[in-house]
Amino acid sequence: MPDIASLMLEAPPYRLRPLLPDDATALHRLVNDWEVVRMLSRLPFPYPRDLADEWIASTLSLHRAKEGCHFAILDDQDRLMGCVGLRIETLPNIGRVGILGYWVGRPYWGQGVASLTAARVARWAFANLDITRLRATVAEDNIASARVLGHIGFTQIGTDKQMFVARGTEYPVQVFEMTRSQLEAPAEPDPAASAVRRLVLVSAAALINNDGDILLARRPEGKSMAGLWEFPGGKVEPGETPEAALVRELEEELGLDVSRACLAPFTFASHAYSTFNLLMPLYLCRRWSGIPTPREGQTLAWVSPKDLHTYAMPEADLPFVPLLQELL
Ligand SMILES: Nc1nc2c([nH]c(=O)n2[C@@H]2O[C@H](COP(=O)(O)OP(=O)(O)OP(=O)(O)O)[C@@H](O)[C@H]2O)c(=O)[nH]1
Ligand SMILES: [Mg+2]
Repeated sequence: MPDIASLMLEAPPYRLRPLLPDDATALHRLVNDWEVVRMLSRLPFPYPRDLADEWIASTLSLHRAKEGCHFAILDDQDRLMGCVGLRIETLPNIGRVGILGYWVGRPYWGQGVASLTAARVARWAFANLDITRLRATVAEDNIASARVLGHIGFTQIGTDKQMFVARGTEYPVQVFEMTRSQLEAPAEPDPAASAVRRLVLVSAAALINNDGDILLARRPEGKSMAGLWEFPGGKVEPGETPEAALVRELEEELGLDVSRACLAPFTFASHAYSTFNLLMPLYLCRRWSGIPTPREGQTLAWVSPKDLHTYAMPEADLPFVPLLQELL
């Protein structure tokens, strides 16, 4: 999880940064409001001032333990408007899930603050935390919040009951979930688009070092499939050979100087994604000059072949894993 001091997300016109002890007064003023608290299951009403300090301290220890991250939502004058964040839970058969939560102070309702900032945190979380999906629950009478989740790409997967401390009773909730692909899919897929799915040719390389480890790059936020680990490479441009494209991409993405003669064809992936068909030759490369340097915001990792399956990869790459394990 990124260092707390440097963590700042832009969500124009708003900004998100981890909660700080100094936020307690403003937080208390906004959250100690029946209309806000009644929608938040664990909060009492009235909301004691001390609890604001305790809550902020708990978010900091959650962050330190890498079990979650809660952000203050700030307006253009750095005023606190609300909070958005998640904590990570490990669920049987599902794995690590981010439980998303948010609230916005009443003076700021009706401006789309929750949709914008929750979407921002969702994109950040998929790109930076090792989670397989996000979940959120909303009280059945919280229509505004259900609408926010729908906007972002969540779908309802069921219902449940939760204790709502302020209401003093259990209350039915709707349970929502979103996977990485739901975050990226357009809300209403265009049927015509899939009928003419174009073929995209991408060259990729398994760089292998002297220890027999393979270089993976984690796609940064802002790119499609952000947060997944891939083989360095990229799209073949018109007029380029796959080898020339790969030499160019390895220079652009990693600052490496690779000769075409050092690229050995290994295998290829042919995969139908929902919006395009991918054809991707994978080359092996054991010799290059330079030290791999992330030039496009990626995170790099040298991975032992036996550990490859522990890195979440794009679907097209999955067949590569056993083939590389057999080879190395
Ligand atoms: N480089 C690379 N791309 C992959 C892999 N697996 C896979 O599905 N892809 C997909 O291939 C497509 C092209 O990759 P890319 O985003 O690296 O293309 P690029 O370097 O030219 O980047 P750009 O188009 O952002 O400039 C993406 O949709 C990517 O998700 C992989 O292992 N390596
Ligand atoms: Mg690339």
